Amino acid sequence: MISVIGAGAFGTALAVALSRDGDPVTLWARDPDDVALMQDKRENGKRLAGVSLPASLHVTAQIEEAAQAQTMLIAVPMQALGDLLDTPAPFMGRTLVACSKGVDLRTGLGPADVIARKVPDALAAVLTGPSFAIDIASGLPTALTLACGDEPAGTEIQHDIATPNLRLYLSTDVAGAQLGGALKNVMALAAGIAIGAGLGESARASAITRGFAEMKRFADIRGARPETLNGLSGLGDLILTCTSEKSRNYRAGLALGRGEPVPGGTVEGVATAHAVTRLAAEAGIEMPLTAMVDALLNGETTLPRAVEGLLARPLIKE
Ligand SMILES: NC(=O)c1ccc[n+]([C@@H]2O[C@H](COP(=O)([O-])OP(=O)(O)OC[C@H]3O[C@@H](n4cnc5c(N)ncnc54)[C@H](O)[C@@H]3O)[C@@H](O)[C@H]2O)c1
Ligand SMILES: O=P(O)(O)OC[C@H](O)CO
Repeated sequence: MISVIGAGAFGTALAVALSRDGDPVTLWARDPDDVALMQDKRENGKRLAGVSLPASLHVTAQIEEAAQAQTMLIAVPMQALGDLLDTPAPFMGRTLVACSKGVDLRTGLGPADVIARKVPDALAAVLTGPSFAIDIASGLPTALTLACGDEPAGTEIQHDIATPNLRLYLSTDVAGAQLGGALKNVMALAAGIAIGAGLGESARASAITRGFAEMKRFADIRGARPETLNGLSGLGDLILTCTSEKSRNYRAGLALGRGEPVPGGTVEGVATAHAVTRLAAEAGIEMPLTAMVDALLNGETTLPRAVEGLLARPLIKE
């Protein structure tokens, strides 16, 4: 049996997809009132309106019920993951599949690393790649990366989670998979800024491409394999998130570029830009786009100054 921890848009979408054919799935939400509403309406009206919850999907606020499952997909926002796992008992000895995308501000770790640190006896894996919650919940064809350092165990998880419309590619590069998902959110902010500020689609294409170079540079120093960044978890998600207004990170970038307030909610690239700017500086590598996004978000620069600074950088080889 599988359980999903966190009933946001993505957790709900995964739970719906995995239970659609009648398989029993438990979805855990922390708020009992939200759970009561979901049970009553058979819909998560707050986060994924218009999608019916299949009959075999059980929603609960009791973590012990979710802990009945050997495999738990954890889909809470990145900055909430560490706190969630501070009560490790329900998660011990389980297979924990991290679905969050980001870098933890406090520790600089990715989601699988946070799991490994907080619940050392669990088997950690990562599910990531190009996927909007509504697409997965609607049963549209989606291809994602399932990364697990233990290949035989990863193969088992891959087959457990895949559905006819949710195709999973296996990787053993956990570091690369979790970084691709985290860093593409920062680049989606940059791409949104380019369009929001009226800099044009050519500028956005440059931001995506040079952003990808930054992603690979950072991933390299964190021990990731380059081919992982070229796959679904890196390039695939970068393309989706930098080009679609369905993305919250891209929409936040659009607002920033237009000089409007950045919308609230789960915009993972904001904290990740901050964490990665610090980590890159410590490691002595240049990540100019990431640093620009962070500085703009913190009000440390203005858009004209940021663009001027990027264009005035020394001319280098590609
Ligand atoms: N929405 C998508 O399309 C999508 C796709 C792929 C990956 N993700 C990733 O999934 C993660 C969650 O995103 P989302 O879209 O589901 O967010 P969301 O904003 O829709 O919902 C977040 C949910 O997390 C819950 N939550 C917050 N803190 C919590 C805590 N400490 N304990 C338990 N629950 C907590 C909130 O109550 C809320 O239900 C993010 O890292 C995101 O990048 C999202
Ligand atoms: O809405 P976003 O920007 O968090 O993006 C959602 C997914 O990560 C896209 O793969």
